[in-house]
Amino acid sequence: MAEQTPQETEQSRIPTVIADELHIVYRVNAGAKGRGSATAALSRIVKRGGEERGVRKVHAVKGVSFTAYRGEAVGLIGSNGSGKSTLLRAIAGLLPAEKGRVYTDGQPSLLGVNAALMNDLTGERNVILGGLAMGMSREQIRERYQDIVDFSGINEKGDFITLPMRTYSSGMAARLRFSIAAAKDHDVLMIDEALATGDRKFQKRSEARIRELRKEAGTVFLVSHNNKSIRDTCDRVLWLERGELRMDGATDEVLKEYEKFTGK
Ligand SMILES: Nc1ncnc2c1ncn2[C@@H]1O[C@H](COP(=O)(O)OP(=O)(O)OP(=O)(O)O)[C@@H](O)[C@H]1O
Repeated sequence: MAEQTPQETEQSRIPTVIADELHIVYRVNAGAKGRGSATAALSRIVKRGGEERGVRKVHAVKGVSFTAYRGEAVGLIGSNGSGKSTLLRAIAGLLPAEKGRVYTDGQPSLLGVNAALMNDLTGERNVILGGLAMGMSREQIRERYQDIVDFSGINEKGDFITLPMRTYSSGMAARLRFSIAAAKDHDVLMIDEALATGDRKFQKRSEARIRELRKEAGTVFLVSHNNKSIRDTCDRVLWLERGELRMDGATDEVLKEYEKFTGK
């Protein structure tokens, strides 16, 4: 019998993120009449109560449903403004649902937001603070410190890790953020364009680390405009267009349709 063992079946079917008819709406103050003054703003609030006037709504995610499982790497693709980052922020619990629900197993980590590093502190201090902020113990940070620094490659051109982060280029800072976040085993790790930063060598290292994280049974979401990164890293792709889920399937199938759509 070539069936999966019960253990394998269970491993491949544990849901980590469920989005159920999810809608996300941003509200933007369009700054209508009586511009800018605090009293004008106050009177608008007092007068109108309930449904706000002068407030524009942006319906960024429209009725998206999917289930992601443990061990999957899911790519998110779509044109600019199609709702990819918004969907990730909603899964991370940073944006409230207007309608529908998101269920997650554990606390998802959104790379780049969770690791908000401090510019005036050295890279060294930021590794410690970033690790603590992600819930690692001091012991774990001590054990993994050197790996984080080596992975980031920050020290390849001198002893930068003991300098304040404000002396880093944006690529170096992004690499350090990725390295700190990737040092922890995440239940659900979400990466927004992180692979686009850093040089090709670093991109290769981060792709390998994403593959490792998948083996360690987490779920990885990757937002990218780089189809090659998606192809190399993900086995499933969600394609969003104007806030709607246009396709959900195997990477090759979805990318083929997407490339037709974008004319590549
Ligand atoms: N903070 C915000 N306030 C109001 N509207 C927003 C906000 N952030 C995003 N939007 C709007 O929500 C929609 C979806 O944006 P989002 O950033 O999720 O798209 P995206 O697919 O990640 O785009 P890109 O590929 O350009 O990064 C867009 O219409 C955008 O203008």
